[in-house]
Amino acid sequence: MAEIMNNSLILERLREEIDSVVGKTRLIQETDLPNLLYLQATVKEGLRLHPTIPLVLRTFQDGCTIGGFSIPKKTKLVVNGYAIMRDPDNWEDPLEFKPERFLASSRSSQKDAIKEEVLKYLSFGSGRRGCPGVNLAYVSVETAIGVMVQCFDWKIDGHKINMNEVAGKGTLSMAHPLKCTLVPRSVTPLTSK
Ligand code: HEM
Repeated sequence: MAEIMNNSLILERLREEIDSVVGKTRLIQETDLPNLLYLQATVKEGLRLHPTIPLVLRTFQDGCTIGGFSIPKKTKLVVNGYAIMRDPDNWEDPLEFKPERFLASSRSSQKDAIKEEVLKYLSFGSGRRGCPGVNLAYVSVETAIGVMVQCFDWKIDGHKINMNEVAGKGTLSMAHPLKCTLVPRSVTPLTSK
């Protein structure tokens, strides 16, 4: 939400999409999500730039050699997903919040999309121990963000929200928790039908 509030053009584009897909008389529902591609891309971009779990851990069950290095059995490996998802070799303008990078139109092929999921998009980890809750997570976060964008304007103190982060025990959060005032966009509450 903080990235959306910092980027008024993104907020505007999200509202245009929601208004055209959902209309102005009812709330977003889970069944709308497949048609809200820009909302999906925005949530994905938020989790790229600010992954809740920035490091993914693995333990080698057997010893092996990788790139000439001998790795003993039971070695712990820490994969820095945060750094990989901000690496300029992997992403164009890596520090910019650009949801459109995840729209199919900006990818050269479906093959790129698959490669992206497996190798450089690590918000939900990867491989057989990757997050099994990924689909539920997307549905929940997209619905929550979509409804907040649909129903409220957001007032903040100052011009921009400070996006500095702080590491907790395995998770990442805002160093300065988001403070904002919600202003309902419509006097008529939207229904869920
Ligand atoms: C935005 C929400 C979420 C984020 C960012 C997230 C992220 C992650 C990450 C990065 C991992 C480590 C994956 C790896 O080591 O490769 C993980 C593991 C896991 N997540 Fe999630 N997760 C989310 C929501 C959920 C939900 C909704 C559930 C269940 C309903 C869930 C259940 C799990 C479980 C059980 C594991 C351990 C998997 C294993 O070790 O085999 N997560 N998650």
